[in-house]
Amino acid sequence: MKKIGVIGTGNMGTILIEAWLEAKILNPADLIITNRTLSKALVLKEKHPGIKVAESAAEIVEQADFIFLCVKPLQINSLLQGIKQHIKRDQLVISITSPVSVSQLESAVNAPCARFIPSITNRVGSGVSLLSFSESCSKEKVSALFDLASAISAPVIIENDITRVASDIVSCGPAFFSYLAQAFIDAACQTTKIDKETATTLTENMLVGLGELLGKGVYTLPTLQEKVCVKGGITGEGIKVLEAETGEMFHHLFQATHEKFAEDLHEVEKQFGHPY
Ligand SMILES: NC(=O)C1=CN([C@@H]2O[C@H](COP(=O)(O)OP(=O)(O)OC[C@H]3O[C@@H](n4cnc5c(N)ncnc54)[C@H](O)[C@@H]3O)[C@@H](O)[C@H]2O)C=CC1
Ligand SMILES: O=C(O)[C@@H]1CCC=N1
Repeated sequence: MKKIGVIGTGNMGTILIEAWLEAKILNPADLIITNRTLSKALVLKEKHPGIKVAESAAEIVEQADFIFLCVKPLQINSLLQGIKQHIKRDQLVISITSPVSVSQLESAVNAPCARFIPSITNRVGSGVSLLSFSESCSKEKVSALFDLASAISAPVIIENDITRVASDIVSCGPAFFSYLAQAFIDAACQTTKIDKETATTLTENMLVGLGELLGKGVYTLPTLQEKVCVKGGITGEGIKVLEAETGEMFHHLFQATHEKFAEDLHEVEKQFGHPY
């Protein structure tokens, strides 16, 4: 197995590491990790003793074949400036964030680059990951990154032009639908006699069942809706309310994420001096 380096063991770095270990695609000894606040990386080593903790990003670059940059968009450029002189062409640099393109990464380092946008759902080996590769990635590198992605997700290759919306769906989606589920629970408690704990248990289990029906291919979203909506029945009355009141809510949501994305792109382009 290749040596996998992870720079940044915050939320997402940790999720990826633990997902790969649970999927048994990696052993702890395959990993070398670091974080600006080293204690965050040491917590992972305590849980998985074979993991090597490096004291600097430069040490990761010295020892890893794949270098995952699991930091925020505006932290990538300064991180790369500090390590680019040590990166060699037989390595692969992978960023996990959407506002930085592979072409921008490649403009900063003299090595093949890829982007791997994960989702919190990958923690349980589920959901999608969004992959992009620079042209200089060899078939062998593409296939090795695909294997890592496939072990914890269903990888999909995407172009820059749908990056934001694809990431909204696969990466932000879990937060959006959790928000809606909580609003559903709160309304149930406010309008009926159910208590929050019961409503939460019922809702969470309903969502798990819904996911399994879709995951096992028993229904699609439209066929499932049709099956539950008995003609002249109660679900149909609820659906009428949704049809009347959802309105342009999701249009506004996608507009808002794309506006914030445009701001991030602007800042990232200034840092890299290279277009997205
Ligand atoms: N949270 C999510 O569901 C998803 C997040 N992402 C992307 O993942 C990236 C990271 O997000 P989070 O893990 O939530 O952020 P986070 O803030 O929890 O983690 C970033 C970590 O990087 C460390 N760090 C920053 N600069 C560093 C440097 N120069 N050297 C070493 N360590 C450094 C920080 O100390 C921090 O622990 C973001 O760019 C985000 O867009 C992508 C898909 C989903
Ligand atoms: O880079 C992104 O688009 C992801 C989605 C959730 C957080 N960051």
